[in-house]
Amino acid sequence: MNLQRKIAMVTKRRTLPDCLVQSLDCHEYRYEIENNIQDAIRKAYDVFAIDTSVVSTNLKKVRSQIIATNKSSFFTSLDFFDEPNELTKKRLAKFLWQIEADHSINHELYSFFDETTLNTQYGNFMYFGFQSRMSQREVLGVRTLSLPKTPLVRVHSMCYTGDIFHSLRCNCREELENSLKVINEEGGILIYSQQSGRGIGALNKIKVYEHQKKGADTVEAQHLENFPNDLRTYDYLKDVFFHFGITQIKLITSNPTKVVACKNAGVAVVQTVKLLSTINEHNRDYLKTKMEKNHHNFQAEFSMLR
Ligand SMILES: Nc1nc2c(ncn2[C@@H]2O[C@H](COP(=O)(O)OP(=O)(O)OP(=O)(O)O)[C@@H](O)[C@H]2O)c(=O)[nH]1
Repeated sequence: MNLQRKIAMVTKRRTLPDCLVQSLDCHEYRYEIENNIQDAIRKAYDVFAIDTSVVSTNLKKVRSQIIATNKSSFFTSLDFFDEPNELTKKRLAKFLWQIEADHSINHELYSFFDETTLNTQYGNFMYFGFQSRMSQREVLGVRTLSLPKTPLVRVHSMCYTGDIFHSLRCNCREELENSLKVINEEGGILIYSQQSGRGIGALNKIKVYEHQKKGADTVEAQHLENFPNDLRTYDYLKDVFFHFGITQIKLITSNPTKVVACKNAGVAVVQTVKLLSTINEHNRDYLKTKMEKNHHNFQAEFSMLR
């Protein structure tokens, strides 16, 4: 019986959280090959980050088929869950708790899925995708065929209205197009995260746009819908940078949060590249609020208006 079914039986839960299923898949995989634990660790290395100190200390102790329970759920014996009794339930609770904790030190949150060539009007790129190991989230992007040592990087958040419907209310499409142009010229990568509407989703953006129509600014409109100002996360960056061997970047952005996010993802931001946005009557207030309330850099654009 597979481990997922065992756990479902013991806990009487039909469905398990996504992150747990992912984790259990890893455990299952390990179980099959645990005869040779060194080998198992080596093969699972892309699944779990195992601190080298753990490898050198714990592994030497663990040789048999029954793996000693240790700090990490990675070392939990699956035989623990054989009997659906009270003790098993307690062990299971601890095990699940440990799995959750171990996920926080997971080396890889997003796995590289694949890439292929994509010829676009801005140049010939490689089109790639990553999949979250914990959720259904996907991260797509394009990169130049070769990447320089310090590539230009654009971390772009999806915008249905701007990117797809050419809306004039935001600068999203202009930034997307200009980024693709410069990335093609200099070499780099555009990471496209599907966190539309600063993370509130495309549908909720309809609601906040309605509030803005009635006079609320972008931030106030978020609050009127009970959303914080910016719900985006950047947890995918680390794995994307790591996969492509990127350690230092020139970041195309006006958004200071993205600089922090990239630094926290382990790369050096050696330069931020500011691409000028065109101010028009529809996006003026939006860009002004971004500058005044969210500290985005649109000084150049607004000083040119004066
Ligand atoms: N909630 C909300 N989201 C908006 C609004 N206008 C644009 N957006 C979203 O804001 C996001 C803009 O993301 P990015 O293009 O990555 O830009 P940024 O975070 O402003 O930073 P830059 O890197 O400087 O472009 C997209 O997800 C848009 O859908 C708005 O009025 N309300």
